Amino acid sequence: MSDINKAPESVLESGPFLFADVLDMRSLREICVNYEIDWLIHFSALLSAVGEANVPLAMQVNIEGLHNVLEVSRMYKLKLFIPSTIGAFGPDSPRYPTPDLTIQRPRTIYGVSKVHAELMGEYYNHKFGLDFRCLRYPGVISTDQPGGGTTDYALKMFHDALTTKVHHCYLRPDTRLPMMYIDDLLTATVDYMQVPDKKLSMRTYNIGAVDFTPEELANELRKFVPDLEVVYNPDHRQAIADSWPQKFDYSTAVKDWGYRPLYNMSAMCEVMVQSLLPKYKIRRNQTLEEVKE
Ligand SMILES: NC(=O)C1=CN([C@@H]2O[C@H](COP(=O)(O)OP(=O)(O)OC[C@H]3O[C@@H](n4cnc5c(N)ncnc54)[C@H](O)[C@@H]3O)[C@@H](O)[C@H]2O)C=CC1
Ligand SMILES: CC(=O)[C@H](N)C(=O)O
Repeated sequence: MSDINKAPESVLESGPFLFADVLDMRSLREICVNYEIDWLIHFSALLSAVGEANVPLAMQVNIEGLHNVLEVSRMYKLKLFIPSTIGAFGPDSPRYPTPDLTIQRPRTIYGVSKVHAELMGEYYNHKFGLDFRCLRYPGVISTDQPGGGTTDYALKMFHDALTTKVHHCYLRPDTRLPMMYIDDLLTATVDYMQVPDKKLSMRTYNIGAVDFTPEELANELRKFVPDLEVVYNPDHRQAIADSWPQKFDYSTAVKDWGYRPLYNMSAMCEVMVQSLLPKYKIRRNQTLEEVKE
């Protein structure tokens, strides 16, 4: 694994960790040679909200970085995975549900750069035979710190529910977005990378699991924290969310390579609360039963 930032202890314990800047082509080449890399999972990106706040940097990391990654993958014959996103669609796309192949005219630099990544990867596949694979992820639900996206509110609501019991939401209560739990996403990504080429009718697939609004998430969380309060104060991120899919059609992934998410809304909330609780229980000396009270 690599990044330009220091890794948490858990990552350092799980295997080798290197500094790598996707803007530095020479160092990417060096790593591919020295570490005999054969798969490249390219996660580096500026997400939708931070991308809008710094468009030049988003263009560098998301577009120039992508070009470097494509080139090293071609040079060293790597298998390349790049995630795309619900943000690769825009207000002209059908939103309920959004199919794999449809109009894509996103209005954020993040979305534009992801459509560019989808198309460039597919071009390298046709032109050079690069084994490029891409999944369009919905908003990811995990206990990790959010990276500056429009779907971040959902992660914060979990933390707020277990601490202050008040969540200030920057989206309207009825803003529906597709989401999925991190374990489903990681399983799908590893499974997809191992599917034989001949089974793939496309290189870029939608995947998903659930879709919900802030109000629906709050109601689900009230099963654990009945007095959770949500204060709605929509900001600039509302316009981004309003241009994105509300529900993903991922039937082609199911048909082609057997994609099957396991976490529905209640399973996702249960596992998130159980995972976060130890962190806050220590601080507040509470049990889950006490939090539920
Ligand atoms: N989190 C989500 O809800 C979704 C994420 N994705 C995609 O998944 C990928 C990972 O997303 P997250 O982990 O949530 O984002 P994040 O913002 O947490 O992580 C992005 C990472 O890129 C690194 N980075 C920034 N500039 C870099 C550079 N010049 N060289 C190397 N690394 C650099 C950052 O240090 C950061 O660790 C992204 O490509 C994103 O588009 C897609 C859909 C949903
Ligand atoms: C859905 C995404 O790609 C990301 N979480 C964002 O909100 O920007």
